[in-house]
Amino acid sequence: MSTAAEAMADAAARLRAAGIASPARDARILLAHAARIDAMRVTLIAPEDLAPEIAERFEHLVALRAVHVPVSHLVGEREFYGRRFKVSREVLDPRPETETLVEAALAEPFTRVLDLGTGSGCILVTLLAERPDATGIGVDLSESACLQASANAVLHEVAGRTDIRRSDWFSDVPERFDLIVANPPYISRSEMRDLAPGVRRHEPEMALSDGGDGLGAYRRIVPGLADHLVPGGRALFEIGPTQGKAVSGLLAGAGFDVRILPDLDGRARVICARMG
Ligand SMILES: C[S@@+](CC[C@H](N)C(=O)[O-])C[C@H]1O[C@@H](n2cnc3c(N)ncnc32)[C@H](O)[C@@H]1O
Repeated sequence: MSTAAEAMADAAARLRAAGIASPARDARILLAHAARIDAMRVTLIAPEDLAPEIAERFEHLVALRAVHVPVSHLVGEREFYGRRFKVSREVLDPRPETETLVEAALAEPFTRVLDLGTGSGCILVTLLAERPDATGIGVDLSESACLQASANAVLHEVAGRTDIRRSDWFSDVPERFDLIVANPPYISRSEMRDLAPGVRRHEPEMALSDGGDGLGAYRRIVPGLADHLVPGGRALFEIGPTQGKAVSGLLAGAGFDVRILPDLDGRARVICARMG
């Protein structure tokens, strides 16, 4: 038997030894989940020994985390732009770098938005929650992702303004938009080998990589933009840190004015293209 503080310290040490990057934070979130309380309230667990059923649940969660199962899959949710999104192993975990794309999109004028490769729906749902006058369509090739995005639209009360469809990029989207956003799979086949084990083993490959040089999705999406934007409409893409030149080239070649927007660390992670 041990107290909450002892159990957390022990778990953090085991997670550190297993190569987990944020062991103390993860131990805290998992203990909160095992105790069915909010992570901010973990310190409120009474200082006496943990109840056996909480200790058992915690032990199980820590064992899974130690083999690099993502925390979000263990607790079933992940925070993105101040909201909690339901996630599963069928969709990409929303990433902090994608908040840069959301921030850039919110600086643009739009009332009708298309999110290509919507995954958990984190981008589309956030944009609609932040812009109560907007409506949007989210598409994904994965049926499971479509279900997850729909559930998150309901959770954040934007379902009435959201249309989620299964589509191969633009294949089932005849409409035009004033904003198109996409965080497509942009990791190349060779970069996949260097990914952290938790990402490589537990996140859907279709959400991460095109199986080629990482630019395949942009090559397919860019030629469809002009037919899906209104005059003056914008497209915003998340890109890999080394892809700025290549993706700008594709967009400029299709007749767009292009700006590269740096993230908080000054790295090029978002491209904004404007139709003339
Ligand atoms: C990098 S994930 C982005 C998910 C989510 N938008 C986010 O930012 O967290 C890319 C998404 O594109 C979807 N996808 C891959 N190929 C696709 C295709 N041909 N057509 C539509 N969606 C596709 C994947 O299923 C995945 O959900």
